[in-house]
Order: sequence, then structure tokens, then C-alpha cells
Amino acid sequence: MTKLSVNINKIATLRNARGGNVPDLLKVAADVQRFGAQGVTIHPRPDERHIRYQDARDLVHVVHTEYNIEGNPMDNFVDLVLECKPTQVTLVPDAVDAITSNAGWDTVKHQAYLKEVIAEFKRNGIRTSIFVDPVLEMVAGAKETGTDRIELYTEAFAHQYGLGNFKAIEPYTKAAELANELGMGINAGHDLSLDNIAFFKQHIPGLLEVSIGHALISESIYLGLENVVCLYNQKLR
Ligand SMILES: CC(=O)[C@@H](O)[C@H](O)COP(=O)(O)O
Ligand SMILES: NCC(=O)COP(=O)(O)O
Repeated sequence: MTKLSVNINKIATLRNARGGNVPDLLKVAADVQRFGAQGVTIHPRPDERHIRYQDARDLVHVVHTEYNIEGNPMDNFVDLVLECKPTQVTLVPDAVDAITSNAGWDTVKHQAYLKEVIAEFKRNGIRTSIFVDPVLEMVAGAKETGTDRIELYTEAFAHQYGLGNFKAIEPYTKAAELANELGMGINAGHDLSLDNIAFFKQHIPGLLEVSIGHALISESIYLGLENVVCLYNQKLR
């Protein structure tokens, strides 16, 4: 079975738009677990435009499933993760001002650096995953870093699948086969959705976890709107 970790960044984006505590991030984290999610993912960014560092600390007391913190391992991020001790840290090579994640690690060029930070997290009992493109050389390089898992960066697949190009799954299947052979666990994420997730899972042997945020929160709005509009109309009769 593949675990679903719900990325709640977008709930924080909405909350921050008004400066109060609506929607309540901690309540949403509790609710998604109550509804069956097997994990909660956050990706605090240096500008704290959605998840704040304090949110990461507060969530420690609410996430009783798998807690996954993603980010670029700059000094304050490393300190935050060591303080929160989540189930898993996912390292992502984001530029400080990136709108969203847009590339996996070059695991050859940054191998020594990744080895060092991964060792530090593992010493502290935190499972590690690193964000990679579905490129065999990068998967092989990931193995050398000592990481427990890789997270396949699925934006290219999701985009091509939406255009009807189902062959876009092929590099992902090959990357997964190599990761399995090398004994690394496989996670995946970015732009996965209700439209593409079943096809993706079917073609990825040993897929342990997907983290989904942007589409899942958007779909929750689409699928919930009718109910909420009806509830308002009832009150306005
Ligand atoms: C690593 C990854 O693909 C996701 O964490 C994604 O970057 C979500 O971050 P944003 O919500 O800031 O777009
Ligand atoms: N690791 C990917 C993630 O957490 C969510 O990405 P997205 O679904 O918001 O694109």
C-alpha cells in the first residue's frame, strides 16, 4: 500500500491572507489524519509565506501519523528539523525565492554535501528522503549519499499526462526499478492529483508514499463547494 501524506502548505497560504487563524492549520492537520491520511507534509520556505517555522513546532503535537518536513537544508532549516524530530525529512534543492520546487538534486555534484547533512539527520533518528528527477544517474548518485529514500519529482509526468502523453511515465518506472534494486525506498510528489494518481501508482513498483498538496486542496474546494453553498442558502431562506 502507498501512504498518502497531505501537504498542508496551501492551508497556511489561505490563513496568512487574512492575518488571523482561519483556516486553522492544526485543525486541518488533525482532520486529514482523522479522515484517513497516513501522513502530513509541510514545506516551510525561508520567507515563511505559507508554513511558518512556529507551525512546524506546533504540528509536532498534532501529527500522530508520519510527519514529513521538506526543504532546502540551510542552517535554520536543519536546526528546525532537529528540534521537531519528524518521521522524515525530505531535502529539496530550492532557490531561496523559488515560487515552488522546480528541480531535483544533482546527486553527483552535491554528493559530499548531501552525505554530510543526511548523516546528521540519521544520527538523530530522522528518516531521510531526497528529491530527484527520474534520471538513472541521479538515482544511483542518491544511493551514494546514504539516503533512506528518494522522492521522485513528478511535475513533468503530471504535465505530460494531462496532455495525454502516457509514455511520460517510462523514466519514472525505470528510476523506481533502479531505486528498488539499490535498496532505497520510493516516495513521489508534485502536481499529483485525482486525475493522474492511479495511473502513476500502477506504474511505479514499490511506491511507499506520495505527498500531495496543491491539487488535493483545490479538489477539496471543488468537491466541497456545492455542500457549502447549500448550507448558506438554508440559512438565508
Ligand atoms: C517538494 C515539492 O514538490 C513540494 O513540496 C512543493 O514544492 C510544494 O511547495 P509549495 O507549496 O511551496 O509549492
Ligand atoms: N512533495 C510534494 C508535495 O508535498 C506536494 O506537492 P504539490 O502536490 O503541492 O505539487
